[in-house]
Amino acid sequence: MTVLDDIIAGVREDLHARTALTPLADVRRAAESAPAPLEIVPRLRDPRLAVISEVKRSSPSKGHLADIADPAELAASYAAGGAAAISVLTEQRRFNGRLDDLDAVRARVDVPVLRKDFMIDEYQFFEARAHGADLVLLIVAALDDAHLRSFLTLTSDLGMTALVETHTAEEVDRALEAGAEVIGVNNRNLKTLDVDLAAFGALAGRIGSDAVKVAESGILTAADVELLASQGADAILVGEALVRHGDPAAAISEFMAAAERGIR
Ligand SMILES: O=C(O)c1ccccc1NCC(=O)[C@H](O)[C@H](O)COP(=O)(O)O
Repeated sequence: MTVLDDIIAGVREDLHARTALTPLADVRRAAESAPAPLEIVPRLRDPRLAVISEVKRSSPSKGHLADIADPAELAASYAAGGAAAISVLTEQRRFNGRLDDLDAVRARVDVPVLRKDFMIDEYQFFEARAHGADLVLLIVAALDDAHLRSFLTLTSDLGMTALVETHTAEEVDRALEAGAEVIGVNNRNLKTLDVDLAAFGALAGRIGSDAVKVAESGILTAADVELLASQGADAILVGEALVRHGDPAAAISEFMAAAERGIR
């Protein structure tokens, strides 16, 4: 069993418990009455690098990262620093995240919010929208083609945008064939947890310029950002470096300035 398989087994159990408490029809109704989602793609297509800043307490690879008693306060500092979007991990067992965090962040910031979870069932998409998400993550390695396509359609029917995450050339091809508009390359292999920042550079050309390109994970320094921007990243997704930084707003500004050097 890979790390990803193990995480998904837990997600499935937790989902089972939530569906027993709140039926799909109720979550669907809540999604339909939620305020309209915000558009993210124009922000990601801005010539300046977009920083998607993550609220992340812990992770399977690093264990405890930060306490984050007030995720809304952290998100507000991300937005003040110029974050294009806020990613909120809602998976509980391995990341110590929760849907309450999504509610708190949504209520506090007016930038788009990503529900960062392991999406395996349509219930989670209605749930994401009901809790104010504008974006969801689709991990190609966790989905067959039929689910990838149907979840892309459901995401768009709900007015949200999907960040479609890849790690290999084959996954990039599957994402493109399914019609993904925003494609992430995760520098972290979710089966082994190894991180290699070269993953993005190796796959950026394959994605091409029709889709938005997001470099994800393992981005720690301004030099990392400069390199990824020079390789064509439109956006970066950063968790650890921001939650461990004493001044996350300053870190985001520093990353955006580094990206300018990378594309010059
Ligand atoms: O972060 C992990 O250890 C992890 C392990 C298994 C599946 C997903 C994982 N992380 C989710 C993410 O996508 C990252 O939180 C995100 O890209 C930010 O990464 P980082 O900047 O390295 O914290």
